[in-house]
Amino acid sequence: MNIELTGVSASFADRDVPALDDISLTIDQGEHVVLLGPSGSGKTTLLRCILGAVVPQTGAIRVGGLNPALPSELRAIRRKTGVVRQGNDLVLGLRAQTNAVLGTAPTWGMREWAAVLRGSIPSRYQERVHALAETQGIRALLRARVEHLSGGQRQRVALVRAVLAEPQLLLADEPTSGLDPVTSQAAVDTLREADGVTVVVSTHDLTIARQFPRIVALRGGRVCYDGGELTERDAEEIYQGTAVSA
Ligand SMILES: Nc1ncnc2c1ncn2[C@@H]1O[C@H](COP(=O)(O)OP(=O)(O)OP(=O)(O)O)[C@@H](O)[C@H]1O
Repeated sequence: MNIELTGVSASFADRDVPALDDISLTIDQGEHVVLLGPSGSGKTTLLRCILGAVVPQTGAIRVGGLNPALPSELRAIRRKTGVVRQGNDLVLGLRAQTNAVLGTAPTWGMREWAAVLRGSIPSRYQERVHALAETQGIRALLRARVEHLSGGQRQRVALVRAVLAEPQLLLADEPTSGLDPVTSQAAVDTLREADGVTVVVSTHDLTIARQFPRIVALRGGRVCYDGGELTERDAEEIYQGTAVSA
């Protein structure tokens, strides 16, 4: 799915400074893009606008031609979108493997629901879940309840869940926060391997950002860089004079 933002501005009620300030941005179908920028620059808000969780006061957003501000169109967007959120949103009380398959639930038949209710996972997903979990270093944890996992382990379950559902759009908000360098790289590799899928990843990490073909940097809610070859000087400009929002 392609994404088009035109003159998007979004403010929160208790803030004088807008979180997003006149953002115009086009992301093509199948493109892999990193949102880079200092803390508070608007990365999460931008992802939340694409997901319809924040509705901008001005401007227009289209995701695959659909308007996320309209509930009926938002449902269609969400059906095709995999999300890895900061702090993730796994279902406590369920095993890691159950959480991993939850994104595919709309396609389950009776037999698959029965497998899930027994604490197992539908057989058609087993091979892929195990392979993805192996790549993310959580294969041995699949039967554990998610409340017994560390933050970084949960983050990786959320990534497996997002990828398993074979979305057309993959949105990942700081998917490597809390991960060590090796597991962080595994997460990045999984996102980069999503061929044909539109991928938008937010990060603070320059090393991660540079592995993606396009970097869109935000500062103070505005796009301050959009390109593929981020130099040290570009990076300094993105991060220098970072103001703490009111
Ligand atoms: N629900 C909210 N209510 C009020 N202000 C908010 C809310 N969400 C975000 N903001 C503010 O909007 C601005 C942008 O926040 P956002 O979370 O988009 O930044 P970010 O670039 O994702 O930051 P980080 O890298 O720290 O996650 C910040 O000033 C933040 O305090």
